[in-house]
Amino acid sequence: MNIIESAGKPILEIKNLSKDFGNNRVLTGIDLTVYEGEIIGYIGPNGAGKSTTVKIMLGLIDDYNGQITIFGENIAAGDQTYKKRIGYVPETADLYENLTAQEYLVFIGELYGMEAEEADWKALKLVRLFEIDNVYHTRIASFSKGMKQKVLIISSLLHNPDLLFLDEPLSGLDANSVMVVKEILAQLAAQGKTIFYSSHIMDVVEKISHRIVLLSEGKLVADGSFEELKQQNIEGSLEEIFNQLTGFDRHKQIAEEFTAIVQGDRKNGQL
Ligand SMILES: Nc1ncnc2c1ncn2[C@@H]1O[C@H](COP(=O)(O)OP(=O)(O)OP(=O)(O)O)[C@@H](O)[C@H]1O
Repeated sequence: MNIIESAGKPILEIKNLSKDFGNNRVLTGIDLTVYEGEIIGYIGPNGAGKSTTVKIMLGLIDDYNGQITIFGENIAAGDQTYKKRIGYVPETADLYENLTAQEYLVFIGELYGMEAEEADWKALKLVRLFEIDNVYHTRIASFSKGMKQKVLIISSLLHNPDLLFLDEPLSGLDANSVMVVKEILAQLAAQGKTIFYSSHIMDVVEKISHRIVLLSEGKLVADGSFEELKQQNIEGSLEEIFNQLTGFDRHKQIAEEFTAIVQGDRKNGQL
C-alpha cells in the first residue's frame, strides 16, 4: 500500500527527537509522522531505542530534545488529556498480581476515566472472548504467561483508545490467540485506530504492518511499506532486510563459536 495514498490525518508527529542517558546518546534526530488508521511496525536491534521512543510518547520520559505532537497537541505543553486516548501494552508489566483479573481491569478502566460498572461489563465480555472468564475472579499471580498477556491486551483496549502502543503484544500467546489478536488489530486499524507495533517477530511485523520503520543505533534507517523496503533492498523476507540494513551477517560464525564454547572447545571457541 502506498503511504501517501492511504494517509489519513496525522495522529503522531515526531520532529528531530534526540535523547541522551548520561553520556549515552540513545536517539539521534528521529523524524516520523504517523497517520490515522496506520499500523506501524517499529523494529530494530536490541538496545536500538524503540522502548525509549515509546516511553517518551507516553509521557513516561520527559527530558528529551525535539518535539512530539499527538492528536495535534505538543505533549510537552502539559495537557495530559491525550493520555486518555492512548492504550499501551508494555513489553514487561508489573501487573498488580494480588488483584483478581476483574479488580485489575476495573481499576485500569477507572484510571482512564470509565465508570466501574462499564469497565466491569466490558472486561467480562472481553475475557469471555479470550476464554479466560473462568479466572475472572482469580488472582493474577496464578495466571500463566499467556493469560497475563490477555489481561494486558484487554486493559489496553477497555477505554477504546485511538492510538495504541504495543510492545511484543503476542508474547506468550498460543497460535489460536495470535490469530485472534492479529485480526483484532487489523479491524481496529480499519476502523481508523492507529497502531504502533514494536516486535522482534519479523514475519508477523511483515504481515500486519502497513508501514515498517527500522531504528538502528538511535537513527531511522528505513521507513516504508514492506513492498517498498523490498524494492529498495534485497528481495527477501523482512528478516533478511533487517539483517542487511543493520549490517549483520555473522549468525553462522557466532553460532559455531557459541556451540564450540558450550562443548568446552578452547581452540575454536574464541570470538
Ligand atoms: N533508564 C535508562 N537509563 C539509562 N540507559 C537507558 C535507560 N533506558 C534505556 N537505556 C539505554 O538506552 C538504549 C536503548 O534502550 P531501549 O530500551 O530503548 O532499546 P530497545 O530498542 O527497546 O531494545 P529491546 O529490543 O532490547 O527492547 C540502551 O542502550 C539502554 O541501555
